[in-house]
Amino acid sequence: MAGMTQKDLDLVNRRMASVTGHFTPSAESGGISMSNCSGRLNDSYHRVHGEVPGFIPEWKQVPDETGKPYTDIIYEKAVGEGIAKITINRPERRNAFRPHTVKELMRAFNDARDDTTIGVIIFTGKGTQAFCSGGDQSFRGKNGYSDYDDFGRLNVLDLQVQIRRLPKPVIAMVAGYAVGGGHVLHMVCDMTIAADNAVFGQTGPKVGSFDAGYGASVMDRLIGPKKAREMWFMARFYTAAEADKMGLINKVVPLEHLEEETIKWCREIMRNSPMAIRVLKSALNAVDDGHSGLQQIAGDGTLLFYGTEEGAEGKNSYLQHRKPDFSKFPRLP
Ligand SMILES: CC(C)(COP(=O)(O)OP(=O)(O)OC[C@H]1O[C@@H](n2cnc3c(N)ncnc32)[C@H](O)[C@@H]1OP(=O)(O)O)[C@@H](O)C(=O)NCCC(=O)NCCSC(=O)c1cc(O)c2ccccc2c1O
Repeated sequence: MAGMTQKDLDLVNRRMASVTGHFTPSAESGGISMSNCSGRLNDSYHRVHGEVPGFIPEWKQVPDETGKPYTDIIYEKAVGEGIAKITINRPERRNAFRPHTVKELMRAFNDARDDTTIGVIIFTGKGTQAFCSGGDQSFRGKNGYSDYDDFGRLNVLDLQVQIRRLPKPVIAMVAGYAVGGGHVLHMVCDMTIAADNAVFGQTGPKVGSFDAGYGASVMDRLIGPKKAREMWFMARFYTAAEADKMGLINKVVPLEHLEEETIKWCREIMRNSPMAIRVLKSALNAVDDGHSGLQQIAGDGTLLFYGTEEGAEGKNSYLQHRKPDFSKFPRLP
């Protein structure tokens, strides 16, 4: 457009973006790329909030409750930051999980939930070849997977529920294969950052298994009914770029930048209000999780109410053996 300066063009682009609700896709065309717009926009919002650094934090390994190292996972916390990282550590099996792996994962997730300094959790697999290849088939019996017990179990289903209900964001950091039950695990995480070598897919119909719980319903929500049927009925594998296009993941980055990018996302979340994030997570899951989803968000309501004067009046009156006086509290519209 003749006579327009770059500043004018940027302004036009921003206006267009806010009118259409979209950011123009390519940086080459002078537009604003959605993926890095916070680095390029010069409005007051971005001047106040700025960018987050991407340096890799110092990780400190956390032992289990008895002080012993975990065997199937690595549990770490970033020194001085509210980020935890939980890694499946069976790379020789493409990070397939056995019941013991799942038990350790649940204990680490539980610790990260209870640690009030932790605000976000990274879930990943050791090495670059796999995030997780699902249940370890060599432990599969007639009624589930068993390692130390003489009966089988499908305890990864409990882990899925735990991740959904955990009131802090869980980010799947995926390099290599996320297939079978490993694919379901990344889907139940709140967000997924993938390396460009990541491969996604369900294998169940080829290996005599299926996850008809979250494995089906969450996928349907993420990529829609047609693609979900394709993914399950055909049991094909998809590249990171294809997964990104389907809406199965949040971002693809070169493998060598995977952790750096994931950390940036964590830091960006950590700058925001923990209560807002907490309620939003339960709200985003509430409809799909039915009564249990409602219970989670309703619990957030109770938790907040306990902090009010009105809530305290109820408790204090009980402890003081008097009638509560709620008359001073407004009946808000
Ligand atoms: C993931 C692969 C595509 C990778 O292929 P690649 O060629 O790169 O590597 P290898 O195949 O040579 O694997 C190296 C090494 O690892 C072993 N291994 C890999 N995955 C598994 C596994 N899932 N179980 C056991 N062992 C595994 C492999 O055997 C090699 O060992 P060697 O000793 O031979 O060197 C490819 O590995 C692959 O296709 N893997 C299997 C993927 C799969 O089908 N997973 C199981 C799906 S079913 C499931 O996960 C599941 C679990 C649950 O708990 C459920 C609970 C409730 C409902 C449903 C569930 C469910 O479906």
